[in-house]
Amino acid sequence: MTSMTPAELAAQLKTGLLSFPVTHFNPDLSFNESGYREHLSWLSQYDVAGLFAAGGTGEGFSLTPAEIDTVVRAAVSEVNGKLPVIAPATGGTVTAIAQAQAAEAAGADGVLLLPPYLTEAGQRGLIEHVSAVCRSTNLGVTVYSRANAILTDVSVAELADRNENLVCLKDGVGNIEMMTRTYARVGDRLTYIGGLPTAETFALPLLQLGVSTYSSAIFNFVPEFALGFYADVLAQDREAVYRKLNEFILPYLDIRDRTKGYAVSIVKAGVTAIGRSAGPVRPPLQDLSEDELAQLTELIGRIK
Ligand SMILES: O=C([O-])C(=O)C[C@H](O)[C@@H](O)C(=O)[O-]
Repeated sequence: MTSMTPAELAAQLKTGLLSFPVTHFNPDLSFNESGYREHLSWLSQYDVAGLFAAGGTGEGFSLTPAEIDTVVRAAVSEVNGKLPVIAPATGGTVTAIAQAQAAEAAGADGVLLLPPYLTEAGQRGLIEHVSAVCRSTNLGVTVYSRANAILTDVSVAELADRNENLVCLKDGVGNIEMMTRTYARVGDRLTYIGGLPTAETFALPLLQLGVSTYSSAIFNFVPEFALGFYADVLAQDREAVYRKLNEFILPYLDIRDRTKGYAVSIVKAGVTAIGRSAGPVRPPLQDLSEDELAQLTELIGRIK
């Protein structure tokens, strides 16, 4: 049972970078709990504001509800109250509600509501979907606006009015006009989280649009670099941010963009590259080729 209210969760999440750990798999693609726990234990020496278990980078979309529950419980137990743990909810409304309730029962501190699978939906339907999930839990909810569930500023404002426990908007779209409109309309009622793939790429400009923190996938394998980059963004040190973009992030995107789904695969490859394997990704994702892994290893070596 969490001791954190939704308002406390929202305040906490904006105090630092957000960790989205990969989910470790064995060679047969089953969940490798000991590897996962060891990874969380290694990352726990670094200062972040929250941990999102089985998110996008954590391949939550490839896990069964029972596996998600196991991963969330492992994270809650390993983190042991030192950080808020946020659990995913996705799928149709009934499934997402079941996952939000399972998250609460597992002792998570919040829910990350991801887009439902496959179908597109209008704003009214999305509002009812998000509201139904919010009503089903006492936990603070972060809604992820992305893909087939992109919320307009008007919808976000209605959702914030109707649901006290909706506390964060995670943006995976990067539409400057929409972000400007949303912050102008909703202001600090919500905490805004940058959630585009390789969120570092957009962190400096999004800071001006009210986005005070972001989900860092690269934190999985270059945690010191990720934290230093975040500090440079907060300090609005343009020189340092652009130097680091040129040094690491932009060449990293060149490898990431070679194949669809690599935004996740490359993070696991990064963990392998530093000698801490998280195992393979599950299909339909595919692992980087040996050559790409070698290029990534060389790139990481440049900033170590
Ligand atoms: O659920 C997730 O893993 C994400 O939303 C996205 C990533 O962490 C993304 O922000 C990134 O790749 O840096």
